[in-house]
Amino acid sequence: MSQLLARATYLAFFHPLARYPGPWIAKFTNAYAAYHAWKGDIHLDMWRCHQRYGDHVRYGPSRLIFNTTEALRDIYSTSGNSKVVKASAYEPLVHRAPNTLTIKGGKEHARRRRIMAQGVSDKAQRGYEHRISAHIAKFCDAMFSSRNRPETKNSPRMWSEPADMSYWCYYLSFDIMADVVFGAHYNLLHNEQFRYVVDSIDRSNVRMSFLIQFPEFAKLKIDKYIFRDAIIARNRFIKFVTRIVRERLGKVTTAGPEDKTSTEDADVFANLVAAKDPESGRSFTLNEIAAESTTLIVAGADTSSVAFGAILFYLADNKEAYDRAAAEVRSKFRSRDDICMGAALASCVYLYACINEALRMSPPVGIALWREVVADNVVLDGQAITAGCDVGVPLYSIHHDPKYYKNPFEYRPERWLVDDGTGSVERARSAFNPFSLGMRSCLGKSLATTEMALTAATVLFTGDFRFAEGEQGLIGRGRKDRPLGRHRHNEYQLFDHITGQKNGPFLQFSPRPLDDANGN
Ligand code: HEM
Repeated sequence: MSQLLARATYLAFFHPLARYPGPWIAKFTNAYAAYHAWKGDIHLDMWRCHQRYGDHVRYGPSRLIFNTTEALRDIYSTSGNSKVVKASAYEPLVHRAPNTLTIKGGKEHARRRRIMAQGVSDKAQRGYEHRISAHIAKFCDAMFSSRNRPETKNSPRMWSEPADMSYWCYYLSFDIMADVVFGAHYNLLHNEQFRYVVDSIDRSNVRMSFLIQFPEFAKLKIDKYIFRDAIIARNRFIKFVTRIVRERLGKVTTAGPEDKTSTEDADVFANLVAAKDPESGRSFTLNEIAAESTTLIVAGADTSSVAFGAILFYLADNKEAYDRAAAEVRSKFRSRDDICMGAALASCVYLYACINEALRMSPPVGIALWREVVADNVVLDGQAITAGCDVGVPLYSIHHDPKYYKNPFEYRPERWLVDDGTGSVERARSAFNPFSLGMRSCLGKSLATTEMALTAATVLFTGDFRFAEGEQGLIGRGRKDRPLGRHRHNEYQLFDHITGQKNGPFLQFSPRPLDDANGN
């Protein structure tokens, strides 16, 4: 008891972070953060804490969150900064051995990243693009052509039955990732057999996010009694992905390691087999490739699905932005088959602004990405931080800070295009980091951007969409009677469990008249 009291006194008054304000209970235990991670509102809670306590908040006994661009730069974008590494808190994500996403840092991370980058480079991506487009076309076919019904008895326009984007966007992003990474065709968009896998990822992530926030608890190894469902879900996912990897490995051994590179069939796996670290000349072993490719599926599928959902939600909710983005896309292409990466799509600047604004409003990864300080007196945003502390900048929070975004809870794509005379566009860019920054930023950023732009353009070109009528159309929104942060009607609400989980939106689709869609 006296030991406990001594520890509490130390944490409250003598710990190096004792001078920072924050939730009272967070001084003593990470259970505070873990509770919010379990509830799925940790991104909102971090934002609420910054509202209440200021730019520097103690969010755990040894954890500090920051809400400034200076901190963003100091913590994340000092390339190769050896004094701030990925936090040990990521350990629950490690399956067998650390991979590029979970490894702490240093030379081994840099080596892996150099090789991984070749699997998702712009050059490699050109080989994947036609496959991404094929899945998007399937998505559009499923949304636009099935189950149509007339708007009213007298109206010729047909609208589909409402479809829940939280699932359909996941099926799309999973099909893309399985194909791009492994050349595998699980066809979740058309076939129910493997759809359980997206639920498995979501369920498993609830436990993971709890453990990342509560590393002491993770070490006790008693989570298996509390998160039994999540563990079953994780095992199901691992079994599924082991099967994909085994099938893909089989192709390498039967056809030779370089069977697919530089061909139309190239996938990330084949490109990684061929890739060599430009510094050491070493390649990945097949086991390393298997582990890294699996990470890509997990890192790429649920994040992208949230992004697709958010883009569609905000366009459906903002008629002016919708009309402008649709007019832009429809004026640049003559047919749906013409939509590809290139000058025409790159010139859709308003569409890209809509995508950025969706990622700002509802970032798929919304919380502080913990980094561990491994030397004493490392100065971050003017604060001298001691070794052993975890630090981070919550993405959702800084994306909604009025210092950087005027009316931060308004969806306004124009903020990325038109300066208000005070440097507003530059300010907005300086705080925008949906893919994080620096050496540990997202390796799939370019691929994800390609997916988002192609999906948004193809859907807008093919036809129109709108929220379902009645109660169903409200799913995914905030509501006035809910707690602070969950109350905004115009915000796509996410439930943060490592990445944001979502409900809805329920949308209806209607194809454009054929002449219009063919540019006649
Ligand atoms: C809109 C979609 C995406 C978003 C918002 C996103 C966001 C992020 C963020 C915030 C991180 C940093 C995580 C951390 O520090 O803990 C990250 C890392 C990573 N992402 Fe993504 N991601 C997206 C799509 C993808 C895709 C499609 C891939 C795969 C092709 C991918 C692969 C990775 C990898 C491998 C890392 C680890 C990089 C490292 O630590 O060196 N991501 N992503």
